[in-house]
Amino acid sequence: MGTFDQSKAYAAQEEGTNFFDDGREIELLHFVYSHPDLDGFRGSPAKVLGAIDEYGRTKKYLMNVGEAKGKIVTDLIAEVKPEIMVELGGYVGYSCILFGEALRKAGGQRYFSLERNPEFGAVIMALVDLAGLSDIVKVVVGSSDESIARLHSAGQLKRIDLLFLDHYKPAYTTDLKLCEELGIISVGSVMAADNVIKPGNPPYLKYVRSTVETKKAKYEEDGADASNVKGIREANVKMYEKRYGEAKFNQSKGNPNLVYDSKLINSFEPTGVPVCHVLTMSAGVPVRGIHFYNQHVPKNVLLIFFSLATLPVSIALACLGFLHSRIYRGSRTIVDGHQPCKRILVTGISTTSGLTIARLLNRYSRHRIFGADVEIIPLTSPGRYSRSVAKFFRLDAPEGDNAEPSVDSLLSIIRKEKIDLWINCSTIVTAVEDAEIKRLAGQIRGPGFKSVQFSEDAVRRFHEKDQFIGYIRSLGLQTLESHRCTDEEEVMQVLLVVENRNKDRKFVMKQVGEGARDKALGVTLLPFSDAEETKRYIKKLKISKEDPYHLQQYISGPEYRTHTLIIHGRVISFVAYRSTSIPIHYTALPPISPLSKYMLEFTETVAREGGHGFTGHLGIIFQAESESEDAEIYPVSCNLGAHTSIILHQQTEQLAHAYLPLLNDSQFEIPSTIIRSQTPSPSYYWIGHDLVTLLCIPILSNFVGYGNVKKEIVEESILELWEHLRYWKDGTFVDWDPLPFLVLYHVYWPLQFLRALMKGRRWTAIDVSTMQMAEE
Ligand SMILES: C[S@@+](CC[C@H](N)C(=O)[O-])C[C@H]1O[C@@H](n2cnc3c(N)ncnc32)[C@H](O)[C@@H]1O
Repeated sequence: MGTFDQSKAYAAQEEGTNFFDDGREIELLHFVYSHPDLDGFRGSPAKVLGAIDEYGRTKKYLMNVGEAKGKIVTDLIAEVKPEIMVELGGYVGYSCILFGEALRKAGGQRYFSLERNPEFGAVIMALVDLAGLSDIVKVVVGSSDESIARLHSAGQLKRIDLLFLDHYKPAYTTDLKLCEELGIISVGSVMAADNVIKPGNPPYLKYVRSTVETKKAKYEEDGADASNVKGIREANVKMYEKRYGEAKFNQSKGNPNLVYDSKLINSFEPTGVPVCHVLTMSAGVPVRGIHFYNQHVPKNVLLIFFSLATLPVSIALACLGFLHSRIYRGSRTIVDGHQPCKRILVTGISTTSGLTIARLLNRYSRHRIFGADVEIIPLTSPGRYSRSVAKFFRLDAPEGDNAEPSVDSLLSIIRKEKIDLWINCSTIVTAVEDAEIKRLAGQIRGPGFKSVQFSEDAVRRFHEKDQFIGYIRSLGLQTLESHRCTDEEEVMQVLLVVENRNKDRKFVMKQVGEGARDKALGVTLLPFSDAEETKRYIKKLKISKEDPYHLQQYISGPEYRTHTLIIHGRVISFVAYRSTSIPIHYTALPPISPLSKYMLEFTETVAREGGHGFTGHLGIIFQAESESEDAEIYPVSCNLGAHTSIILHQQTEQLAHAYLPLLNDSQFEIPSTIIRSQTPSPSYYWIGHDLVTLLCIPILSNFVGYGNVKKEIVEESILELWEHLRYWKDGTFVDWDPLPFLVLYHVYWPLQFLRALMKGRRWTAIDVSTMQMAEE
């Protein structure tokens, strides 16, 4: 527990309930705002906390968590790295400023401070603002249970990663149960509760230490439950009666299936009174910590079973679709009837982008489409069964980092099959190697060979994030402030020499290249208010010439992405969409939206500046300053190559025309208008993904009871799924070409799951649109 530095002790706490709500909170505000050092407090959480402590020491007692107990929670924040943290009971903002700052350092997003007394709420807001934390802290005035329910129903509070309970003792249990019932405290949530032994909160301790069986028995009981006050000192139960009258409690029943690991930590009150306990807890499930259906064996077995169980429906759908297409769709519409038949190779034919392009070309042109892909289990690649593919080729898989086998097999196909146009939709090798293939294939096939692939010099300009930003800036286009740093000094120059930059500007750092640490750094916003702390943080990264970092100005608005086909420096087709938390849901922005217009103009400039040889698929990722329709947006990175989002062009017949100018420069004019997605364009989803995530998982969770996935949440998920089924389009299913869909869900993935089981390969996520399986 350590010792307490008596020079830091607050004034003693007055008797009874005379130690708060007597005007001292407003007095504190005057004290801080008339302090001779006020200017130095601005933007400094540590200094504002120092001023509050000074008042508590030299003027009157304040019921703050204080430095000693505060350290327990700030350590917990650094360990847990919560995105969303909530405190119950804000008082004058001491814990809010201390923990809000710690949350920011840990890369968190939002700190909600729930305070019942509006006068105290106003004090918190004024001090949080002074400390420069208003961007991350939200003060919510009102009774905690009402505020929790309101924030939840407004969609602002979907889960709590870390909850700090420090308000009204009897409400600890009832509010925790409410959070459990709403599902915002769930497996993985962590809690810290103050004063559970002294002055004491027996009902709360009892509840979080009860077994599932005891809680379930209580759960079944009907009638009002008053156990949340039993054993709490009367003075504490009546603490707020003077102002609010007799307390009323919400009667939420909680989630009896959650269990808590708990630990009591001894500490000191800010007055120096010892043995005040903070109870830290993490919520878990009774069995092994993760849902059984998320464990390796059950997960794969259930998915194989699900695939088998849905096979008859898929077959029926495929047959009906096919019949429908035969009756209503008619034959192919050839748009280039005069052109000689050419041989087009689409690599990555089983991905959504490969299939989409092959289908469009097959339907609307007279050329022969060849498909190629790496196929780990023979005969399982969905693309090989597409009606749009005249012949399928199996590419050799790369051997670890060595892409040579894939490159060689691809070049040999291009040579043997006399390919005229190569459209690359694969993710087999990197953009740099793809550019090399373009060059080598050109040498093998001669000048008649064309490809939708950027050349090596273009890839070099765009491949790395910092090179891309540097290039964009060299074109005179607007970018966010960013720097490539190869040592600590450079970072410090940017972060700490304020004259060089806007004082309030924050930065995020990323390792250059595909480093594993990219993820770990998350969105830690720099600099911290304490320069020494910033230096320590930067030192730990060990930045060097060999291991450089990219420092980029942080803005908090939404992310937008584009997908463009560029031929000879001209934008041929363009679509923009907003990034979603689920990467395989796509909805196009209307072409008339100001954001879409801006992104198109921007891309046109980049394409034009690329020159005549600039040909390929390009996606630019933009970050907006705010949610507004006409917010400023900035490019932050790009990806080279066809992307799943090309699905937004699935019904854009003209896209088939778009590739054709490449085949014969002299005969075919590049279209004068840019091809946009159909308006209104349907949104896209992948049924296999949505059936599992929006139907199976919520139902299983509800059935098993772990994680408190409540009925309403299950209903919400099912409604979302229903909306997708009715109004959205599946990214793989096409009525005239249903086999890839059948093979994808009933051959490819079940065999991948079987292989994962047999080889013991644990995976964490799959992407049905790109056929990728992320292994642990
Ligand atoms: C011990 S103080 C909080 C101290 C604060 N966490 C800190 O360390 O700086 C308790 C606060 O909880 C507030 N409070 C009491 N009951 C509440 C309720 N039901 N909802 C929200 N706030 C409540 C009180 O007004 C008081 O400001």
